[in-house]
Amino acid sequence: MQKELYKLEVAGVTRELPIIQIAENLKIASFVILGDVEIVEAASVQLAKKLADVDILVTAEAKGIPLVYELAKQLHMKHYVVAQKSVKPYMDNPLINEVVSITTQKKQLLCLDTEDVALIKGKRVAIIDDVISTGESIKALEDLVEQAGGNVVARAAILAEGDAALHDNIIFLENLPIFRD
Ligand SMILES: O=P(O)(O)OC[C@H]1O[C@H](OP(=O)(O)OP(=O)(O)O)[C@H](O)[C@@H]1O
Ligand SMILES: Nc1ncnc2[nH]cnc12
Repeated sequence: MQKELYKLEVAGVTRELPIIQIAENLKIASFVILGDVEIVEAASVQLAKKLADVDILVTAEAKGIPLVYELAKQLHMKHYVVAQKSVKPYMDNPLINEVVSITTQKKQLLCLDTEDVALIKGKRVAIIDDVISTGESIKALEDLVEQAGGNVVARAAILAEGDAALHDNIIFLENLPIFRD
């Protein structure tokens, strides 16, 4: 059977995204930036122009990582913060929150190490992700940043999926539809 595809155009780049079933009656166009240098660079150029007066960028493992790295480079920032999804032995007294995203559909952890907390405390923080869909990942990151003493001044993603695009407090480049049957 031929795969169903969704044609995405973002930041001057075109990709054919496979449409996949993630629950009964619910399909999404799968957007995976891991390994895609061109889309990460092009989207970062556009997003960097929309982020003003920010001290530090924070994302969640895993798909946000290449984006936050490239954005930090373009904004001439020496550091960025990644909330990891498991507690590692090298973490010293981590701050922990829980999240359920549209794709994962089970509880995942978000953990900030002590050094991450120090980078966030008292700073103007932009939360960065590849996609915002239900908004749960962004919200969980925001709670964690607040626990760490940071001030969230922006929430940005390459794509807003489904109703996420209706929220006026997020920055994004393009909308991605959700498919329901
Ligand atoms: O708005 P939401 O419904 O929370 O969905 C968005 C989140 O879902 C995806 O992550 P995923 O949970 O698939 O984890 P991964 O990056 O580790 O693959 C994506 O990278 C966002 O972080
Ligand atoms: N369309 C999508 N593709 C990959 N991960 C996602 N997380 C939320 N929406 C997604």
